[in-house]
Amino acid sequence: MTEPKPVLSEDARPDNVSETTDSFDPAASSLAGQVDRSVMDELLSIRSSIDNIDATLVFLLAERFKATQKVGVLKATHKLPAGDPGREAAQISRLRRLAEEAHLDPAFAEKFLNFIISEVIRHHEAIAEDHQASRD
Ligand SMILES: O=C(O)C(=O)C[C@]1(C(=O)O)C=C[C@@H](O)C=C1
Repeated sequence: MTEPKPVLSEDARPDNVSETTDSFDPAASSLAGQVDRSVMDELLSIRSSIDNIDATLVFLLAERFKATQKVGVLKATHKLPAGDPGREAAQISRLRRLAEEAHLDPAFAEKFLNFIISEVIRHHEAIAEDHQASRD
């Protein structure tokens, strides 16, 4: 199979979009050859939205972690605890309400936020350890 056409030419590609974008095959599927062309075309069309959403999620998460990294440094500098259960309770109840309004399962929204926050707390703890080690 020939390589798919690059999404962006080398010159037009922004610095933050890696070359691996070019090696992504949006038509990759274990269903190839087993499904009617028209069904496959419809599937690929829907998948193109999924691919855009997934890329956006990655960029959004990267921005969120950039922000929480700054919180981690601030907390380490002032010897504050990594976790803030009061803040988390407020975030969870807000996200559950937003999820309901958006017809997303609130339990999933809560699990997803908890998953992200537990990773953030791990990062905060690592930053605090590094910070303490640099003072010893
Ligand atoms: O806002 C903070 O204090 C954070 O450390 C960020 C964050 C979050 O990821 O939203 C993470 C841990 C805390 O328990 C609460 C919130």
